[in-house]
Amino acid sequence: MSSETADPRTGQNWKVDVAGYTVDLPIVAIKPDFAISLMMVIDLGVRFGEHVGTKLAARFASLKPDIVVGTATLGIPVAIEVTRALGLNDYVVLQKSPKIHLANALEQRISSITSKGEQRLLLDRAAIPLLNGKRVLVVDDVVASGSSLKGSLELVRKAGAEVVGVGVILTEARDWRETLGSDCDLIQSLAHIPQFSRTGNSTWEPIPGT
Ligand SMILES: O=P(O)(O)OC[C@H]1O[C@H](OP(=O)(O)OP(=O)(O)O)[C@H](O)[C@@H]1O
Ligand SMILES: Nc1ncnc2[nH]cnc12
Repeated sequence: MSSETADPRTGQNWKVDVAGYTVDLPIVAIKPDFAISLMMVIDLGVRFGEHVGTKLAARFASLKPDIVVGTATLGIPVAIEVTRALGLNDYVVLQKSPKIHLANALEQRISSITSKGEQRLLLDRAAIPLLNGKRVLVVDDVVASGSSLKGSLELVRKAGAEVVGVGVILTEARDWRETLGSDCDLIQSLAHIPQFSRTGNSTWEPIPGT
């Protein structure tokens, strides 16, 4: 029996203008007839990182956040760049892997569109003093189902912080609106991407309404 699995890359790309910086994202099938345009922010170079950090920071600077919180893994570079662009220093990472020092962490269950099954989102108790009573800006690379951001907001609020804003590079489709409810009002994004279905002739087209 072969150990090879089917390549999820469709060979098609989706161009998106991210606040003046165009990126060409590979369309990747995550189910037989359902695909997303995958943005691996860590593969897009430091200029893209600086660009999104500057643009997101500009959207939230007037809210005077005290600190930025980002969700592992791909939310980490976003948190670093937004922190830098806001002229802040500290930031807090919500981890997904159960590192040894996180045995007693605050925890939230999440299930993102790109991950198989449930994951745990962890906030190191040692970071609580950085958040308690503070004005917090939560960032991530993408919001799709909204599960990751919902978990992030719950953890940050459990730590006693006020969430003053939520910044993402991309909103993807619309499911996150229902998941996040009134917290949608906090969200600013730099661009939107649809999701994709396979047509009869095996090309991938945006799903209407996404
Ligand atoms: O709105 P959602 O459906 O939750 O999807 C968005 C999340 O999916 C990705 O994370 P993923 O869980 O793939 O982990 P990664 O950052 O480690 O790649 C992305 O970085 C967001 O955190
Ligand atoms: N399009 C996308 N790119 C990267 N991570 C994602 N998580 C959910 N949708 C994503």
